[in-house]
Amino acid sequence: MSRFLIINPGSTSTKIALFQGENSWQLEELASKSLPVEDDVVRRFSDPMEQLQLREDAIAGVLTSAAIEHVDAVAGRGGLTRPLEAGSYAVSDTLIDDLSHHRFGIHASNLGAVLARRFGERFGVPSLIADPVGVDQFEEEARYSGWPSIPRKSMIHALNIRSVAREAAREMGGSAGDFNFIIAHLGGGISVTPMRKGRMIDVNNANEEGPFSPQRTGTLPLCGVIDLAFSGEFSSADEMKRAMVQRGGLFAYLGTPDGREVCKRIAAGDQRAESVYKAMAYQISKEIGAMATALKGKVDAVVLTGGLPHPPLSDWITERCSWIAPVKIIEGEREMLALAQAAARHVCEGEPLLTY
Ligand SMILES: Nc1ncnc2c1ncn2[C@@H]1O[C@H](COP(=O)(O)OP(=O)(O)O)[C@@H](O)[C@H]1O
Ligand SMILES: CCCC(=O)OP(=O)(O)O
Repeated sequence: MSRFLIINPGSTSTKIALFQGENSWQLEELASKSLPVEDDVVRRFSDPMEQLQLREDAIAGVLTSAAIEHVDAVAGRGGLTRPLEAGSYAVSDTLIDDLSHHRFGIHASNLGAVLARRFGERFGVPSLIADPVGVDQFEEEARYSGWPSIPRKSMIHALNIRSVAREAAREMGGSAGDFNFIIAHLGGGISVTPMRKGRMIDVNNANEEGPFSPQRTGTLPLCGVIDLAFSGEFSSADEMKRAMVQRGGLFAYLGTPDGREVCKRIAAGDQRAESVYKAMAYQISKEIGAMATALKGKVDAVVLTGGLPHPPLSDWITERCSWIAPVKIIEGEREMLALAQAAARHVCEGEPLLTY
């Protein structure tokens, strides 16, 4: 029986879990914990890499108090890597270097590989990432933006989306390679991808384009962005970029990025909250409609996943999109299990790790 430590750093917490099993399809979750990163820590250390020691100590504390002295591999959520094929990658020096310097963008998930290596070394076992945010399966046409020096980039919730695709396909009696899906991961960030026979051939870049999300602006009217950039409101490009991904969307309109809180306000009759939430559903639906054209209308199912697809949001999206294909809801995210499966495929089934 092998054991796997899984580490998934998000912007406000580090999720950890311990899985056990003899193969990748029968894994038991022995324990899991979400270790919050306090608001004042996020404010003091706005670069997630500055939070590394605090997060490492918090994980070490849990492992010590639970007397966990041995694991067979450590898997971390892969962050904003260079464009890569999907798969499991050994944590290498080059990977650590790219992520620690946020070379392909800043996000807390960049800590995943760094923490996986640190705990892999403590236990003397391999460390890996799987299906990182930088997975790029774009068709050539999807790379054009309209300005040659600004190609479109794939930044996507690949780990959860690929796992959900396998689950949707299983429910439909096949494997992901048998179907065309549009999968919308609706969480703090939003990725809407047309998945053709298992490949994510386009996506709104979850940090820069598409619908607004709980924290992100999504696509903005271009001239307004140029005016804002030169308005003096922001002292650097990095500061403005951080605002667009951390303080946009629901947060900017309603002062909270929490979908549950918005639902409560709507239930209490808050008209403003309802209008903003409906607008988010409208933008998500338009993105799903656009991605249907990437699949030339041949869509077997639209799948909604992540923390947000609950009524009324999921009903509003279903009402607008069910003409495209049946809308399936696979709520929540499977990132921890998907990482444990990747670790088990390597340790128990001998799947080699790719080189970054
Ligand atoms: N039952 C719920 N109803 C509405 N929104 C929810 C519900 N549960 C979680 N959410 C919202 O989902 C979002 C987070 O989704 P999740 O996929 O967990 O995020 P992340 O992408 O940050 O991992 C938050 O806005 C959260 O408030
Ligand atoms: C940058 C894409 C990854 C992402 O948005 O992750 P979260 O939704 O977990 O912030």
